[in-house]
Amino acid sequence: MKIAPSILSANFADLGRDVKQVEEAGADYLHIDIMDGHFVPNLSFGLPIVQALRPVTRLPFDCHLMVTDPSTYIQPLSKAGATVIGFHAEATAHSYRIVQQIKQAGCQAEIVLNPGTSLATVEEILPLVDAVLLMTVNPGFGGQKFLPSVLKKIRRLAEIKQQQHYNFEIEVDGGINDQTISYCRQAGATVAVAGSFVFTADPAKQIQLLRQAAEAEQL
Ligand SMILES: O=C(CO)[C@@H](O)[C@H](O)COP(=O)(O)O
Ligand SMILES: [Fe+2]
Repeated sequence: MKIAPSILSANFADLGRDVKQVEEAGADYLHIDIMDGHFVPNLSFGLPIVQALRPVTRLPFDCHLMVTDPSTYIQPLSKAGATVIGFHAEATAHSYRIVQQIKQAGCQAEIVLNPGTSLATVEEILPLVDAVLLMTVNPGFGGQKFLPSVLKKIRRLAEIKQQQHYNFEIEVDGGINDQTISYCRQAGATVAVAGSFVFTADPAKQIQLLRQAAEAEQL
């Protein structure tokens, strides 16, 4: 299972150091939560932070857009060095077009679903996307409690992926710790985002705990 530390819970006064730490600890992606204060009731950071972090690390950037108008962020994010661009299905009536725009910009396309949004909303674009991110908390804040009801949706998505021979990653985001990661892996998730679990203690040790928990179930 791939691990994507979310810098929302990092020390903003020492962001470069925290990013280097998770890279050295073997993280697979850097998860960057971009919020506009409208789509979610919180404001995080935007392009200048993505640009500033690009020279600091070789980690691929998984940019999670929690904004009301994701299409305007695609070109600038691609230029700033984003690898994956994730947008919420709930934010647009034009998810197909946005996936095309992300791919034309040379990035990987990720569709994100809130806990209350059905998989049926994205069925038609599943063949086109590189990742589906299932929120396991309500978006907007770090440090919330994992919602176990989303496990059923992860299982269902993993079934569809297998039946249709799709290739996308199944990513989970919110309340991931060394217990919930194994529930998610067993349900079929392939990428886990973790913010507060990684950054509120020694990041290297926390990433190791996540890996151990995810791999233990595979034996
Ligand atoms: O997208 C979000 C929150 O909206 C996340 O990526 C959080 O940053 C996850 O934080 P934890 O729940 O792991 O503390
Ligand atoms: Fe996120």
